[in-house]
Amino acid sequence: MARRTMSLLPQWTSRVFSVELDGALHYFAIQEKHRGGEVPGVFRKVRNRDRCYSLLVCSGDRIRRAKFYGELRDKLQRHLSPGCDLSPMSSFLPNVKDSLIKGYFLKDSSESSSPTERLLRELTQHDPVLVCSYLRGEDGQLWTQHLWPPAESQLVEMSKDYYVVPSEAPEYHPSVLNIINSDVFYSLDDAYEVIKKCGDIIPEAKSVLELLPSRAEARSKPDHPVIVIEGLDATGKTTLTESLRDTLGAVLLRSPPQCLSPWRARFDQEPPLIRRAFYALGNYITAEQIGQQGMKTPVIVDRFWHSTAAYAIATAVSGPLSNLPTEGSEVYRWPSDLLQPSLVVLLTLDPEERKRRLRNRGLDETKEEQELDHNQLFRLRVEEAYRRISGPACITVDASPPADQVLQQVLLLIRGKCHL
Ligand SMILES: Nc1ncnc2c1ncn2[C@@H]1O[C@H](COP(=O)(O)OP(=O)(O)OP(=O)(O)O)[C@@H](O)[C@H]1O
Ligand SMILES: Nc1ccn([C@H]2C[C@H](O)[C@@H](COP(=O)(O)O)O2)c(=O)n1
Repeated sequence: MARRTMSLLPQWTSRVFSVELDGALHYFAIQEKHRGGEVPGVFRKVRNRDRCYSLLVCSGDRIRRAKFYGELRDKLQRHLSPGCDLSPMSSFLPNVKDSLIKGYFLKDSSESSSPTERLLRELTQHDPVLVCSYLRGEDGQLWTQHLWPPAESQLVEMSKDYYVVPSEAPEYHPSVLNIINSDVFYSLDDAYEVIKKCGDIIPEAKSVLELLPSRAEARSKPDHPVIVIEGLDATGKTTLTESLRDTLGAVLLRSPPQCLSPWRARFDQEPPLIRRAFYALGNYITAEQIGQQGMKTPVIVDRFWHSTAAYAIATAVSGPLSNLPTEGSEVYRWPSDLLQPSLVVLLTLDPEERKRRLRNRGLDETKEEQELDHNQLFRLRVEEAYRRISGPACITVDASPPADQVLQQVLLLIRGKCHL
């Protein structure tokens, strides 16, 4: 076993590797002895002259790994020759939390191996990336995995061949293993820690931290009801929250709060770890504002923690709804240190009507909202994640009737639940 590999990829031979090809995940494992079996799906369509590599981002602290994962894709896309295909890849210990390591699978069908090898060599010398190559055996059936470049693997005693064999789909989608504290944060301290560590590379992080409430100020529950309105883009949240504010004489707040607006676009460019921590902190700032206003009047909130968690989970996990963490999973639990609203309403809308409203409104969509339009599965995952969040769970309201009817429907719910 290679020393460098062991330190970079702990439990190397117990790991499963997954490659996302044409929207489906293909799994394989490695073993020291070949015990027969089929060729893993990902290698079945590889032609004789194609060369395959895996690139796993597996050293440095988690902020550096998260940043480098995105940079690596950009670098590869910029420099690889035509004829090279890149697919998202990961390696994980089945059902072991926090064991996921992300990377890319590279199939090189270009004429010459030299440009790709030059680029890979440079990466292994300067960047926190572990490269393996895959070789086809003479009978065309067996594939082996080797640490790359070969010269280095000799130096680190990598004498064995690791045979590549198909592996079954694990019980949990690999991305689910790392959701907690990488995509969804369950305490102010955990999100704070990420943004604080970004201070060196993102100067704006310091300004964001300055806006946070002092942790010493533990607030008591607001005297008045706190009603959160959730839903995908253009489901009518702004229209409804403004009407509720006027009808109930309430205060209207938003998450992320207005004071974070100058930095939102900056953090939207960052990888999920940093971007989601930013939105998580936004909820704590809004919670502080709710605590103050809720002592005086009812409070209406346009998006809150349900949005932060639902979008994060639905983005981290690809594919059909069955890939989401199962209902009741700890991933859907409400953070114990975050103010709990009295009522959370989820507005739902038929996708065609939502698109019609988006077109009529004519405003720019965020990148994630564009994704909602193009990717029906993503939209379904976000809505399902909303529904699975508990403590408090959301109550779904059909937002397709005219605005005044939606308002009446929600007022009924509020009167029933919040005694207003
Ligand atoms: N019940 C309704 N029936 C018909 N049109 C509506 C209704 N509610 C809102 N609209 C219209 O749909 C569009 C989107 O509504 P709105 O801006 O309130 O959605 P939103 O959920 O706040 O969107 P975003 O999250 O992007 O801010 C607007 O043009 C609005 O006038
Ligand atoms: N509390 C919040 C509010 C928003 N987000 C993220 C989720 C989407 O990417 C995007 C939607 O916001 P909008 O376009 O409606 O302003 O912002 C979040 O994570 N948490």
